[in-house]
Amino acid sequence: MTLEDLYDIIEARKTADPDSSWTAKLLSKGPEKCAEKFGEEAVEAIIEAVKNDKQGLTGEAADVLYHLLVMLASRDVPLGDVLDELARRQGQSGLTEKANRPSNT
Ligand SMILES: N=c1c2ncn([C@@H]3O[C@H](COP(=O)(O)OP(=O)(O)OP(=O)(O)O)[C@@H](O)[C@H]3O)c2ncn1[C@@H]1O[C@H](COP(=O)(O)O)[C@@H](O)[C@H]1O
Repeated sequence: MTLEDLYDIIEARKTADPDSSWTAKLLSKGPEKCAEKFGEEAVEAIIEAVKNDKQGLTGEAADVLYHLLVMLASRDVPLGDVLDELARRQGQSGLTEKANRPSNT
């Protein structure tokens, strides 16, 4: 499953019965709660990274990505906009690399 697929599922949960889905329940609690959960999961991932627990970090990173998407959806920020921003930065850094490269290379 791609992040785009997961984002679409999360978007669809906005109109689902909160009793039918954990995602729908979290979204029904509002953007502030979604942001709080993202923060909690990020801290848990940091702890696993500091411990160098690769398996723990893998699981927590999945939680972080899922909760990032829920937080974005809760504020109606499309994942595509975030990916576009990353692509724009990649284009920018390419230009910077070229500008910094000596002209005879
Ligand atoms: N990827 C995830 C995912 N990752 C984490 N979680 C949930 O996030 C919660 C985070 O764990 P916590 O221990 O913090 O939760 P908790 O202690 O029960 O909650 P609090 O009491 O702290 O609020 C868990 O209950 C997980 O089930 C997820 N829930 C759903 N998904 C995916 O989201 C999609 C929609 O799922 P539904 O929520 O079932 O509609 C599906 O594709 C799922 O695979």
